[in-house]
Amino acid sequence: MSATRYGYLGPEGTFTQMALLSWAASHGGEQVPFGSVDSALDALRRSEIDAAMVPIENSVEGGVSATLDALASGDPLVVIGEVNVPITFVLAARAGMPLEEIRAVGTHSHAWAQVRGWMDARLPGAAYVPTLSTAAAAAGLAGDVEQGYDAAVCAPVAAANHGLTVLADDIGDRAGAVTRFVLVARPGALPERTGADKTTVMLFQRDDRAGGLLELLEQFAVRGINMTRLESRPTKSTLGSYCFSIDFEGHVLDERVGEALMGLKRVCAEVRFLGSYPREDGAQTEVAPLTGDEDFSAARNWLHSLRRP
Ligand SMILES: O=C(O)C(=O)Cc1ccccc1
Repeated sequence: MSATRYGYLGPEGTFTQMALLSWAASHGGEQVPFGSVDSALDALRRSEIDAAMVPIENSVEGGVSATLDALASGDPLVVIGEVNVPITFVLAARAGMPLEEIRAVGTHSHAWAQVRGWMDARLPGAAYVPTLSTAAAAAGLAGDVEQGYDAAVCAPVAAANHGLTVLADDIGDRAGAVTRFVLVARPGALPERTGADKTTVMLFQRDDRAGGLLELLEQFAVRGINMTRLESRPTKSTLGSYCFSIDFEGHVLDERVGEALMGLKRVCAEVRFLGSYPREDGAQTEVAPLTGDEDFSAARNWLHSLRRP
């Protein structure tokens, strides 16, 4: 059998590759870099790769819109695993470039958002040049083509890969920043239920009315399901029209999760199931009293007995 082909937001030296390396340490496989989240997910949809590692949320900057939006439309994809990576940024430049001469800095938008305080204090007025990833910014500095920036914010490994000089270490504004990455695949066999699982969905409301969001959230609340992420994203059809990207504890094979999904299916215009997968931290889902599989089965058996006395 050929090795699993994993795509990732590249080039080599991105934080996404670190997430993939940590996954591959226990799962093996071949790594294929892509220039953007969209191109990796498109290649996955075309079956050119078997899975793709992409960033989804960050403890400082929040959700990664490119990923949330790419999962919200197009042929269905599902999350099959997650990896959390602690993030440390360096400021890197070509040898000989003094800090005080830096006028423009290239990096990924999520990296820039996490070093803004440092930049305001140490390089006030430096322009921000967006790049598709932190490692792409580092690679750009090392190449022959003028990039329009003289320093990159990237991982230490990306600076080292390209022979850049590190002008400042650990420049993130918040110590302990973590980014969560997800491994995405085409729908297939569900990852096993472990008791320490998460499920991701994208919900599209039927109509805009008072209590509409509450109606969605109730589906979780009454079944004792704890949400771990909730974000609204524009549906892109009209101004003011939103869909909701939600992660919650539990697996689609859990009875309470199945019941909640049925409730959502009933009240939403569309429920996009984006996968059930083991949580990286292994934290067991706390099952609230009267929301275990046995409680739902007992209630269902009771109903059956009423219908078929
Ligand atoms: O650009 C990268 O290295 C990425 O993997 C995306 C990213 C950027 C900033 C923080 C976390 C992930």
